[in-house]
Amino acid sequence: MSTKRTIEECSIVGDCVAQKIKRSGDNASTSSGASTNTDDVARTHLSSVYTMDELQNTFKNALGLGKSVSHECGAALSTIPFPCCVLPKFIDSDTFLENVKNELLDQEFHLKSNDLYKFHQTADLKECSKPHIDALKQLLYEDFRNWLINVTGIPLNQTVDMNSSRYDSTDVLLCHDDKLEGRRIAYILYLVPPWTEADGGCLDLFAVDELKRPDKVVKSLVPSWNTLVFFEVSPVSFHQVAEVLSEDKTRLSVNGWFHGPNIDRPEQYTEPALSLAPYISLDVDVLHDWLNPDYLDMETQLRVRETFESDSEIELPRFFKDEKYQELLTAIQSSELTWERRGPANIRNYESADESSVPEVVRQCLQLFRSDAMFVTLSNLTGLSLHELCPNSDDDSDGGSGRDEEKEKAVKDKTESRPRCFGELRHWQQGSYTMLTDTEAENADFALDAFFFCKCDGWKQEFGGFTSYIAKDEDEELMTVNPEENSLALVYCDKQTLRFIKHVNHKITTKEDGQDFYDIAFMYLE
Ligand SMILES: O=C(O)CCC(=O)C(=O)O
Ligand SMILES: [Fe+2]
Repeated sequence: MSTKRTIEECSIVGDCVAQKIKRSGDNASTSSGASTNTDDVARTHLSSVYTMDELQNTFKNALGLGKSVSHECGAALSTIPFPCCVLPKFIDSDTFLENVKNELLDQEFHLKSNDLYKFHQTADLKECSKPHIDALKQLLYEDFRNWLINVTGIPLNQTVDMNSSRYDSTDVLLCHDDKLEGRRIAYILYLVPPWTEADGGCLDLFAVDELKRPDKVVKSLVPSWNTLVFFEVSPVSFHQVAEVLSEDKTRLSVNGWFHGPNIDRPEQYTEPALSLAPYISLDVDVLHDWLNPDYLDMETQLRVRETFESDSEIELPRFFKDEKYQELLTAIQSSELTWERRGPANIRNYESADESSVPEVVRQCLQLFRSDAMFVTLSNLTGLSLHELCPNSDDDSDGGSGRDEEKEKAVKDKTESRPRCFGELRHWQQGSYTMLTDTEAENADFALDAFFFCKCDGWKQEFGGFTSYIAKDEDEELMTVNPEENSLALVYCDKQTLRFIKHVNHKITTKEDGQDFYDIAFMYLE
């Protein structure tokens, strides 16, 4: 799939306005406010326990044997789900670290927001020359790099990346493995206020399934002041920064990667293509039972088609008759309906209805989306050719010049690749998302996305859950589709179109009509 990329390669979507964060009580006219006392800077060391041979040997042996170990000083190596070391009281001076923090908060933080994350980050700190940050760089690039070489046996080179990251309420970094050329060890030094699990923002580690896909979070590390966490970047080092839930605490860190020689990585799992099915035949009365009659009116269809042809998208409010919509809404929330989680976490996380469990009215609605009547209606509403009865406007562009052979061939091609669709009923709640994927239209020239939304009265964009369309190889967002009650959104996607659904954050719990919403999501191919 085309989603293989790591954080650095991701396009940055949304406003990237540099944001300057001030410490509370800061006077804008003063400099960093941190002590620049060189004695203080000169005293920058690893905590003495980490310089002891005993601790280093204990960790080195445990890593070699693949065993977990913990030291009386609190340092620990755990091997489940993958080897990860936690080094509390990493730097010997809290005052020094306070000064680092203050210098960091004087840096420019840029909003980074896309399918994978939302948080603020500085540029690489190699460009930054503040005394305490400089001293920290030196400590990490030299003393600690040598420490890591000794303990892990990995021949790290001189390249070290170092940024400062800042996560506030609703910020998140979803499941990823950090893999990028040269990166061998990931590290994070936390500069957080007293923090508990209830504040969110844990570093979650995923176990993998038999196909080496991230499966479940099996360990959550609560960030803690002056604690450094590191792990080897590997095909199974899947992790995330869980959404920050605290309204007022900032999860500040210095983080990056130590580089070394590249190692051979096994081929990554690729997903099988979606299985799309041709339309089914359904009594046309069902269409009339469900649809707002306006959308079956030829005049309206023509107007909709003109807008769709010029904008490549349209929203059709009050798509179903009110009483049908109410029936559907009640049925979707029925307790007899069972939901299956759709993963893997590095690609998506939402629930999809198990169709064998859906109430009759939901079953009928899904049938309707798969029916010949709907394929015809969508053709009329969009001008696309989703049914043999509805030739594409391009198809008769030869003005009836009677090129029979070509026409015959076109009919033959059409029957060989009949219009088809794939769709499901999805449930969106806090923590749901999909990462950037292409619209799976590789073998077709286009796909038509159709999203029908339920239970989203009072939904706001700040909750997440909107669909964002991006042009391949470009950073630019083409458009977004926001959930609208009883509304059908239609979007034309060509081969260059990618889409993702923004992480739904905890603010959704404030939505007027409940903490979640649903959509019936279909994709149609010509
Ligand atoms: O901040 C953390 O705990 C992890 C950060 C991380 O995974 C990353 O920046 O790639
Ligand atoms: Fe990471």
